[in-house]
Amino acid sequence: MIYTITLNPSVDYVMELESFQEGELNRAKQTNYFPGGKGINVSRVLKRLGANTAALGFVAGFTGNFIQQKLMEEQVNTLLLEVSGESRINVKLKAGDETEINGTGPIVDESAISSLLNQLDSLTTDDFVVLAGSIPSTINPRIYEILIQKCQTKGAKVVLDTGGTVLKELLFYKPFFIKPNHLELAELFGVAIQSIDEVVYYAKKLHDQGIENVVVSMAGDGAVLYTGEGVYLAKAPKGEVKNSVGAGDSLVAGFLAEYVKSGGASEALKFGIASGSATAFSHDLCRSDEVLTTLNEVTIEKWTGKEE
Ligand SMILES: Nc1ncnc2c1ncn2[C@@H]1O[C@H](COP(=O)(O)OP(=O)(O)O)[C@@H](O)[C@H]1O
Ligand SMILES: O=P(O)(O)OC[C@H]1O[C@](O)(COP(=O)(O)O)[C@@H](O)[C@@H]1O
Repeated sequence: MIYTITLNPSVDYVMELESFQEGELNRAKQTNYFPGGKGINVSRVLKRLGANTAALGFVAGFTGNFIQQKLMEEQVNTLLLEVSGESRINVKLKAGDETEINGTGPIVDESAISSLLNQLDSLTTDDFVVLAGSIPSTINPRIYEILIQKCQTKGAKVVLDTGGTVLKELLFYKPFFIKPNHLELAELFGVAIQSIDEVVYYAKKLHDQGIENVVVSMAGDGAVLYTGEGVYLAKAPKGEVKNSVGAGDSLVAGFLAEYVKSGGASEALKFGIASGSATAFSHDLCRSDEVLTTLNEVTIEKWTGKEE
């Protein structure tokens, strides 16, 4: 089973506008609401790809009800815990550029945290746990550390998709799979990254620390995988980007869906890229038919130090 934990799920409110003028009245030409938050997105895509998944985390109020209802409609297993307040609304403005305003989120108390930890009692060595997204300010900032320790005590594999200082501190636990984007990778090492060679150089540093699968995503440029199997560059297909929100989460889901089937990291990367790009090319997250079509257009090569 692939469990996902989203500490701060959201309603993603996507507004499309012809143009956006700051300080003026703007009118949207199209609006959409989606259940969001990184782990929720991973579970939604995993379900669409036919993988066994359950979404854990905290939801609250009318927005929390919306999230639960949408996941139920999509038959995504949920073990979401209800807390008081309201789940956040994350506004995604699409007017040429994409501008995001992510909300705050409800108060999560100690008893809710204990309930979440209790839910992890049944983990086994066959399980994966995806920890993804930001930590709400009301939760102990060391929560990911506590959750990772619990997962690893049970022998479950930890997948981490977060950035900033949180990621830096958690490398010590050697998660099984991490997926920083190239900007997060640069921030991690306090450098500017300008070439694939540099991406590979810093991904190797992470792999050398004991992280089995390091995937560095590079939006329209695809991703690099540094793993025991080798180093791979996957190029993303070209297409019309409709909504790149959740593209990174889709990459994580596609990678895991394929990895649990075949155990091959390079095949998993290819599937991950197809999923990420299929999401970028659609309004909502990718569907499995879109992923299969996109898969034919993903090219993957072993990295030898220069593009062939
Ligand atoms: N403009 C794009 N064109 C094609 N594929 C894209 C585009 N943006 C994102 N993707 C796909 O989604 C994956 C993750 O995107 P990225 O933006 O790097 O992640 P994150 O959302 O975590 O920052 C990429 O590796 C690629 O497969
Ligand atoms: O937890 P955070 O960092 O605030 O991010 C939450 C947001 O990230 C998303 O999960 C999208 O993430 P990606 O575009 O990185 O895949 C949205 O659904 C959600 O609004």
